[in-house]
Amino acid sequence: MDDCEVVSIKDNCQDPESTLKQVEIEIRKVTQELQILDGRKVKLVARREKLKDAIQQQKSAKLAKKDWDRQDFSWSKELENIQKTVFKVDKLRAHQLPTMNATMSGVDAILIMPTGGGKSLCFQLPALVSKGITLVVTPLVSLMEDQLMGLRNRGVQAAMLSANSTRDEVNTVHNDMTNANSQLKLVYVTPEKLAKSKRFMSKVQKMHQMGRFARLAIDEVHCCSQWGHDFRPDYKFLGIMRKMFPGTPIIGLTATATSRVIQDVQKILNISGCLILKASFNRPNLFYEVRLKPQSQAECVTQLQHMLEGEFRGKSGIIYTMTIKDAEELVLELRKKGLRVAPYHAQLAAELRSKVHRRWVENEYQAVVATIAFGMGIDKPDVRYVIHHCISKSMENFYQESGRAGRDGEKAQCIVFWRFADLTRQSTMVFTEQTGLENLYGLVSYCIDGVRCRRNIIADHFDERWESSDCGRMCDHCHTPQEHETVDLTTYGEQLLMILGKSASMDQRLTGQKLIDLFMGKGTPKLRVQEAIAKGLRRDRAESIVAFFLIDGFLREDFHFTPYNTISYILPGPKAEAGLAPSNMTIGRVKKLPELEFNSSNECKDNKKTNVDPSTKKRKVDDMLKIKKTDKNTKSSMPKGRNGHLSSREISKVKVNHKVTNNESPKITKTCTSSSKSMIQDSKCDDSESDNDLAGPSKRKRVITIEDSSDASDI
Ligand SMILES: Nc1ncnc2c1ncn2[C@@H]1O[C@H](COP(=O)(O)OP(=O)(O)OP(=O)(O)O)[C@@H](O)[C@H]1O
Repeated sequence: MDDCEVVSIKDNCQDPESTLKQVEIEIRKVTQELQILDGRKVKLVARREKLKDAIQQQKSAKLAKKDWDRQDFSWSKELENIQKTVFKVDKLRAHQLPTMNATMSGVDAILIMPTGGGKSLCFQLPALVSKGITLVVTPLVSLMEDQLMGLRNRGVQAAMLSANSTRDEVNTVHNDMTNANSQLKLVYVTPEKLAKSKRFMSKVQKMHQMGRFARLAIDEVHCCSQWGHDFRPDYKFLGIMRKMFPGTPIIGLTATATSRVIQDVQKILNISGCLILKASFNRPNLFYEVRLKPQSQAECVTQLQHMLEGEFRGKSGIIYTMTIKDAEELVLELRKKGLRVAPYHAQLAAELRSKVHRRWVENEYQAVVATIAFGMGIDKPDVRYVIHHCISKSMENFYQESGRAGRDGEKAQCIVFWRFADLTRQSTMVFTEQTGLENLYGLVSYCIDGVRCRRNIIADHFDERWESSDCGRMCDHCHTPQEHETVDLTTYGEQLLMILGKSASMDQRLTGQKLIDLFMGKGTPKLRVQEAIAKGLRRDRAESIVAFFLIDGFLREDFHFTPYNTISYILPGPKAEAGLAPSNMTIGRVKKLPELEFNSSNECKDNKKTNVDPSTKKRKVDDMLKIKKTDKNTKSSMPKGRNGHLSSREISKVKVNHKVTNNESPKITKTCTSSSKSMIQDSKCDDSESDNDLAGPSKRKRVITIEDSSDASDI
């Protein structure tokens, strides 16, 4: 389109209306063309980004091909000497030497290694070989303290700076940083300190000018990325370090391995194309297992009691809960049963936390009942079990939390208690995070999967390929192989849509629990739909099906704020809205939990008789398999399309019905502003605080009911 065409529409003074119409037609044409161009631009920009990423990945791949395992670098002898004399480590583990050689060569690198793999040594050892100071950014003060204690015990000069450092401490560290004769080797700082203290940054600059800035090590480097599970805004500041301190190598360390996070981290730190070293995430000594969580709290406590007195008797473990309140209540209940457990969460006073930690390390407590505050820096080698009383918020979280088991390489169990109610408890906490629901659903699909090797599911998540043999029968599914069965869920999908349609027509919203109640023929009678009762379906199966539908997009969660909390309601998902049938679900035919055979120790055998939970007993196949098989002749009183199921039009009737009523009640969907986000977090504090040590100081304090009773002597 050029100017001539625009001016070619001559103003017709006699008939301005017809000219106006012509002009409007032209505007529409121009708008359409602009839209087409915009679309092309968007595609080109995306392509440009992909190509840039590919170029950077090629650079990384080229770097990775170098022989970093060599032992003939100028520093190799000294490195080995310090490794053996100072750190008393005989043999380096896979990826440790390449990482050290790369950073000693001045190459930027990211090391991805599972929890407990030995990442810290990869910057601590080079720090002692290099001239000058290694600056270490660590997100938690407790982590710094642990590392500092370890280093000082080995006679290494290291210091830390945090918001709690005294003026004298700060001055001493600052002086050492710029004193050519100082023996200080490592300085630990929080990202906040780096981002907020101009004085400190000016010292770092001076240190750099003096040639004393040996390297920047960034622990938990995934905290840079919003795609990661622990995003910390202050980590973004680290993006300027590469430009400000050219020639100083950066080394990032993390146990989070998704390629999206790693690529994002490289971009944020301006080290795209750096060397990426990734150790395998397979922890062969961990036995992965999912158990059905009992419905009532009392039953759940009894089950835990059986486990702690039975299969885990005399063994050390961790029980992760979702909230502080859960941890406190569970400790009270378990103590009533005579178990030696203690709570650990971010709202306990620091001294009390250390006390609990110490007593657990010394095996005075058999288990710590903890929120995720009990995490980074926990280095007890003989943790034999990690039980998730509630599902974690992502696969990454689960992997890291469960990874605290078996650090000594001996067998340990990682058990998740799964129940649908916990899905919506978690989803209302995470839905405002950028990928919160996606991450949560990833873990839910691990829990509800009826047949796949659990290790395989974890491997998929971390972009790794593990053969079934890599599992070595070390998960519940591989331990007790099951017959696979593919189940057509179309009828169940139709039934759930009918229930949702009816409640919507009565202006009622349904939570997941209410929907499942109605699906089971229970709940408010006026909302029941006789034809939509899933006869013969076990409740836990129904829960799995509804969870599966959420992951599959056949249903979706819709979040509403009240002054006190956030509620998740269930609605038809995009798939149902589009009139599509749900995917098929694969289930296992025999579910036999492996605890009795796995534990070969005498303790467990002794407890076999008394401690077998009814839900773990082998059931008859018929009893187990209540989900209907695909049956073309299945009769239903529901309106059916030619294929025996609801036609798209019929599904959309339900859908339309639903939509109309929905419009009447304004809903708040997943997208929310930062102010609404803070509102949710505040409102949540009242009844179910999520605990996160990384969450910063804005959290409200509340009365800790069992603060005093964490003394082991009172049980
Ligand atoms: N090559 C090695 N041989 C023996 N022990 C090692 C070796 N490397 C590290 N370790 C030990 O392994 C334990 C875990 O190391 P480290 O704390 O560095 O792991 P990490 O990967 O940083 O774990 P996290 O992700 O939990 O912080 C430590 O006790 C450490 O001393």
